[in-house]
Amino acid sequence: MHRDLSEQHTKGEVLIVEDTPASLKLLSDLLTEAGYYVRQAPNGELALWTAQSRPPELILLDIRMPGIDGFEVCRRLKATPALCQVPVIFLSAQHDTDDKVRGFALGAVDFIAKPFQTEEILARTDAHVRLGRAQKALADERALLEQRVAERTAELAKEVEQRRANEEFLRLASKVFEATQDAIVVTDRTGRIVATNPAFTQISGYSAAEVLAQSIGMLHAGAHDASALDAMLQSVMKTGHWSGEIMARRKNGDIYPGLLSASVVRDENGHVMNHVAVFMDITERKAEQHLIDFLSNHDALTGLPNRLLARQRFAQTLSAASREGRCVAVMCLDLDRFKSINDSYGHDMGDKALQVVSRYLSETVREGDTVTRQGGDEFQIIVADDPQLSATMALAQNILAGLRKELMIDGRQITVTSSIGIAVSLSDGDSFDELVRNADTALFRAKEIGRDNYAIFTERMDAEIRDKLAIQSQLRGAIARAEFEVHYQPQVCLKTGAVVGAEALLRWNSAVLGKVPPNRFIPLAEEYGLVNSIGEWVLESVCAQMKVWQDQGLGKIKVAVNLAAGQFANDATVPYVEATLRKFGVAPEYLGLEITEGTVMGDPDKAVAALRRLKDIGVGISLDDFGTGYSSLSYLKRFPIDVLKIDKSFVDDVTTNSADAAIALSVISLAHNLNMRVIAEGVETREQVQFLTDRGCDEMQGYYYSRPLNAEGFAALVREGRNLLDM
Ligand SMILES: Nc1nc2c(ncn2[C@@H]2O[C@H](COP(=O)(O)O[C@H]3[C@@H](O)[C@H](n4cnc5c(=O)[nH]c(N)nc54)O[C@@H]3COP(=O)(O)O)[C@@H](O)[C@H]2O)c(=O)[nH]1
Repeated sequence: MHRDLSEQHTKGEVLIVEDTPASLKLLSDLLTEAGYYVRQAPNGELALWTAQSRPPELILLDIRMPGIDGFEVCRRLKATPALCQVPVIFLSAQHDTDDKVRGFALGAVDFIAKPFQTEEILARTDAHVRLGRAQKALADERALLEQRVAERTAELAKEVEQRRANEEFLRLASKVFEATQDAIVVTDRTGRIVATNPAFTQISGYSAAEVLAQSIGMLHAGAHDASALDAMLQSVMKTGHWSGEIMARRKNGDIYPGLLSASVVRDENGHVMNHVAVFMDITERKAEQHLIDFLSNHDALTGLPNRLLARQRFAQTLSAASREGRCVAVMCLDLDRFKSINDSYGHDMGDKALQVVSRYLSETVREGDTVTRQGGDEFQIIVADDPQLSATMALAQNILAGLRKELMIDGRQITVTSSIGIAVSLSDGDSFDELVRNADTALFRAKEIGRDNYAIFTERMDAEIRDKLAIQSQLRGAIARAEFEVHYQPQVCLKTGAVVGAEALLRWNSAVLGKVPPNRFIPLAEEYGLVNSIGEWVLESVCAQMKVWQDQGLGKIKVAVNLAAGQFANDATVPYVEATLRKFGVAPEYLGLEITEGTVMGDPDKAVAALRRLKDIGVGISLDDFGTGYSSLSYLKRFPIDVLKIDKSFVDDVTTNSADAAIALSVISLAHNLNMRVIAEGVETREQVQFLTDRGCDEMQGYYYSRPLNAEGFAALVREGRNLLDM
């Protein structure tokens, strides 16, 4: 600020350093008069302080001074960055060359000799102030220049860096353009192709040269996908972008699906310069998607619709049928004993059999019907358009007959039969799942009635199946839950009137179902493979009870245990009977086993061997329900039977129906002739007792004497020792 003032309003600012007051005044007055702004310092210390407080434009510096001399002041000034540029003129009394040399060496610009010459002082002062100012202006100029150079250098460096980055980006973009797997086509604003990348050539079959300057429309499938092209062009024009699937054409004419992303490139004024299309060939992806779609709707083994697609087809079929007031039928078809094909020939063969059957079914159904597979050996057929079920039944018969013939699979002949359940919409439920459920119930019935058969669902069937399923689920844990009990129905000797034996009859008191009669659950136990474990439980309970009675001295009571067919077919049954008798210490002659003709019919030779074995160890055999089945007399000859039981159905009307009377009589005489005893069962009246006693029947059991009793009740009756003939 001061400097500016002194520079503007004076000739310059001068610091005079002089220890001689007279000289100081002289110089000060002279220069002030000449227009300089003068500051004074009488010694070196003050000179330095004054100069530091504000640098002058020139310092007139006396050499010889007390304290710090002029040389030292000069040295310190030159060592101070803010003051080193201030010109110093030494004032010296002597013309001493050494002083001059030393002064110049220290950075002085000039010398003024004492005594002072006014003109010299003014001339030198003026010259050095001007020179200082000129040098300062020059230095300022240079500093400014240097600053500009530095700024420009920095700008240039930035530009160079930017350019280098741009070039790097362009190099990278070009590499990406070349290396990308997606085809890239660049057009000018009119749609003429200006650039393509190698992936484009690979996908389309066109080289870059073949398409340059051509319209991009040449790559499109044209009429195959005209609407998509329109949508794309409109969107690109409107929004500057479009992406989606298109159908494209290769050089060889093939049409293929592509995924396209098209964009517009504009200049800084917003004018369209180019169009860029990036697309990929999605033929494989489409094929995979198609396969995934197919597999999610079809069974992988047979290619038939699965449940998902079956539901859709059913809905379509039903809605078409409903419009015309017709109904739709669903058939559930299951191959009979398919498990044995897998077990005998292996799963590969089983799979091939399923494929052959699926082809057969597809060829056999009518147009409009649908064959589906839900897994395993179960097929469903949706039968459309059948007003009276006649076509469905005819189709079922046709299918059964066709499958009954032997199938040739891998050069082997395999016999397959099937069973079919049928349910019909409107009457049997309108949802696919409901109809399948009902058809399954009917299928169950078809199997029950002998397989290789079809059955049509009825409401009653449904209730029966529910009932059966309830019994099945409860039967499994019945032994563990101790829900079984054996009751004993007394068998009375018709000569003595004494209780000589009992028939063991199983009772089931289910916690959930209540009392379930044995003729309801025994056949189901056979069906579900539970009859052996239940039969073993009965045998053990009976043997344990007999042991208790024998230990109590109840007498020689024989107990007959019923054997189900499934038990008899089991090779382990006879050894198990022997082991159980041994286990409980019961003599075999106290145990009887009741069989029916049905029990032994499956494998008569095996049955004969098993019965002989039992007979050999002393177990008695009774033939139950005699006369109700085939009553093959040759069986009677072959089987080691001890007792024939006259069935209740003959006993019921034995006194009123001459045929039943004749049958009862025949059974008695046949048994006696074959050395067998006869027991009549289901005896309810005195007349029946009388009739049968008169005809020589050996023993009787029935409500007339006693209902089946629990173990305590039975033991009590035996202990009474009454003659039951006196009743
Ligand atoms: N494999 C096994 N089968 C068994 C077992 N326990 C029973 N059963 C068989 O179940 C069928 C039904 O038996 P149940 O309901 O116990 O009926 C028996 C008697 O209670 C009944 N009976 C006897 N006397 C009369 C009579 O005067 N009137 C009348 N209405 N019913 C009478 O008859 C059934 C005995 O028949 P049967 O066996 O033919 O002698 C039945 O077939 C049992 O065999 C078992 O543990 N295992």
